[in-house]
Amino acid sequence: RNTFCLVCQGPPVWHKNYPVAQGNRQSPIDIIPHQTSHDPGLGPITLNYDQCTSINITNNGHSVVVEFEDPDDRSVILGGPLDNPYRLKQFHFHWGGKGCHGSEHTVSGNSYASELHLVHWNAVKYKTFGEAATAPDGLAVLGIFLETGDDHRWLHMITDALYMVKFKGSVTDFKAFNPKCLLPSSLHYWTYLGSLTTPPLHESVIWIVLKEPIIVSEKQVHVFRMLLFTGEEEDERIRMENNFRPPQPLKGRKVRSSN
Ligand SMILES: Cc1c(Cl)c([N+](=O)[O-])nn1CC(=O)Nc1ccc(S(N)(=O)=O)cc1
Ligand SMILES: [Zn+2]
Repeated sequence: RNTFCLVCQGPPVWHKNYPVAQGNRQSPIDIIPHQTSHDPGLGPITLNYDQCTSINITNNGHSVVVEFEDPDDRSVILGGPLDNPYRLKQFHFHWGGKGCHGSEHTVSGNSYASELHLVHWNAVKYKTFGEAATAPDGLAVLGIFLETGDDHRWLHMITDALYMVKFKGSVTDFKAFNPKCLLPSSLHYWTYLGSLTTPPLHESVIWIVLKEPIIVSEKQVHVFRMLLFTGEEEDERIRMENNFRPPQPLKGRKVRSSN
């Protein structure tokens, strides 16, 4: 691993530069369904993505990220545990190595092949994503599990683009992609207060994790593993895999269930 890059040295090292790594609302967590509290006051979530404007897809050396224009409330998540609409900023994935699982959240100790994160920020209360990213109610991340089975008919649009961003630091246009096509049929969810799962690990995320996974093929997940942690100019070529943080202590937090 690139010894200079702290993130690349993995979770056990992070607390040295980011003491919040051992904080009271760290993510991900293991979700134990029968220990979650069903809260009838928790309404459904709504995803208004129809006017969303994707810009590009990037290999940032830790994951592959699709960025969105966020000048107004053209694509937001609202309802559920959220007091305001939160604007879609980007989405990215976490995955494992061959055969090993790669989701960040686990359910009763079980992990999925991969996990998709749709990152939103509270533009009602905060002026910029950066400001929101350090506020306790600044971000809302929608987590969707990817389970292996049949081919996902729309994920091809993402995996086909991955060949263009193999190396760390590469970016390519990725317009007019609506992530609504990556949602499962049910929007039932678990929600809890947590953090970013990579440095700076800010404790600013209201997590909304969908109960129903989407089904993608092993072949499609394998395309993600063709990406590299390393840049084109580096001698070493290190496959991008296992870019997930393991579950963190719950520290007394309550996980609520939509129903
Ligand atoms: C911290 C920050 C700021 Cl501030 C900005 N910015 O543009 O102002 N960008 N980033 C980077 C970022 O977003 N990281 C991030 C890390 C983990 C996750 S995860 N897995 O979903 O918890 C979501 C995002
Ligand atoms: Zn993530």
